Amino acid sequence: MSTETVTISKLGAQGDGIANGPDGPIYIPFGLPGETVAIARVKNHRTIMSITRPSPDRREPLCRHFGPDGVGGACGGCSLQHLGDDAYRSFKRDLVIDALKSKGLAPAVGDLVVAHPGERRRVVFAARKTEKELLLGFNQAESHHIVSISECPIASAAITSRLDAIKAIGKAMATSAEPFRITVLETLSGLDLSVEGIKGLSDQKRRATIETTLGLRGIARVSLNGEILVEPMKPILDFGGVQVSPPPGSFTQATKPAEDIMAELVTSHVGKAKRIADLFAGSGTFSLRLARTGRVHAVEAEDKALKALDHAARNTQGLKPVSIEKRDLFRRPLMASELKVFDAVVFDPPRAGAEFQSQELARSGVKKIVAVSCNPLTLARDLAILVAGGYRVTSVTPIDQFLWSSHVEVVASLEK
Ligand SMILES: C[S@@+](CC[C@H](N)C(=O)[O-])C[C@H]1O[C@@H](n2cnc3c(N)ncnc32)[C@H](O)[C@@H]1O
Repeated sequence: MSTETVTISKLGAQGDGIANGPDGPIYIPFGLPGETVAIARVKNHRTIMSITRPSPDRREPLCRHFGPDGVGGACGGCSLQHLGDDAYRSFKRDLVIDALKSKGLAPAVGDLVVAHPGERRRVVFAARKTEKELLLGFNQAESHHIVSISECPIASAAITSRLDAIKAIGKAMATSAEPFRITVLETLSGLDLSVEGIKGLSDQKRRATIETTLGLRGIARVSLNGEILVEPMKPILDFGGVQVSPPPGSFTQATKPAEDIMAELVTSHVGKAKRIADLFAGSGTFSLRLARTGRVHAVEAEDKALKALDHAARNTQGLKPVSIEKRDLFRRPLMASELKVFDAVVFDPPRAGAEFQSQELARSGVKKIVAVSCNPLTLARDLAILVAGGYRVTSVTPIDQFLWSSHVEVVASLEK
């Protein structure tokens, strides 16, 4: 182990402090710009030993598990709890501005729509069985070590108040000391637990899981690798007044407030469009809201998500017709000739973005586009393609959905 004293010059895109070293940038987790810190170096990892000059933007973290000296280790769930609100908001907004600038774009970027503690309704926990108990929490950054948590200020009360129940189910299922994942989604009918990473459940373990779940309150469903093991209540989500039962482990926006704001931005830009394509539609977060005013064609690769969307559309009064199409939009984007029938297109791809789809949209005559993204870098690339094709970016709104992480959502509206 070696030690040195450095001054941090800026925050990196992952939320680490960065100091300029003789051999290039030094990344210092939990360090803030302007701070002078003594750091210890073990292999490639730096740990702050003491802060000689703290930043005025530094504040006390809310959670006992946060930071290099967090209880149980440095929980990797959050990276920015130590940063004051104003600096935190600028950091997230700047991630979007800088990504756009890197592609030669400089549209006006709105203020960050802020997130609050207790809003997260979907949390992916790391879990592992030990001789005594089930560890349930988050991996330490860049490590397999699980920091077992007793509190989590970002997660909803429905989740944090049932940590013991989630542990009991994980313990009933665990077959070995191998780590696995439990995605917990708060739904209107209870928690939906999707477990991944456990291979092959014996009949005895299956029975134990079912019995344990049925003996607990507030658990709607438990599934393993997409297969439903027990479902005391059908999990239900509300997409703007339309009730949907999502398939196990399917994509859901991580907070309800962020989902509502994204949906509001999407529907208001689409306006009175009569024919709308919703690409990367999931279980219908946007499609089912858009169908209140226009005919919607929902395109998505996941069969089960599309079926949930279709079922909800067919069983809700007052919606315009919704058609569905299972399609891999990375390999087979909707071609410019297919896009002719639409007045508006919404696309909300995974982190990789929608490069080929953007190329086809750029060649199309679609009047209004809304791009929703969880990755400013791929969004900037896709917007640059659209702008080169004659589109004008009319608004860009950064939205915080992953509080105290370095992730930011963006909704961008375009017109031709
Ligand atoms: C960020 S999610 C958005 C889902 C939905 N718009 C929502 O807000 O709930 C991205 C969606 O793209 C889907 N997807 C991933 N790869 C795809 C592909 N190659 N073609 C079509 N859909 C894909 C995923 O299944 C997921 O539902």
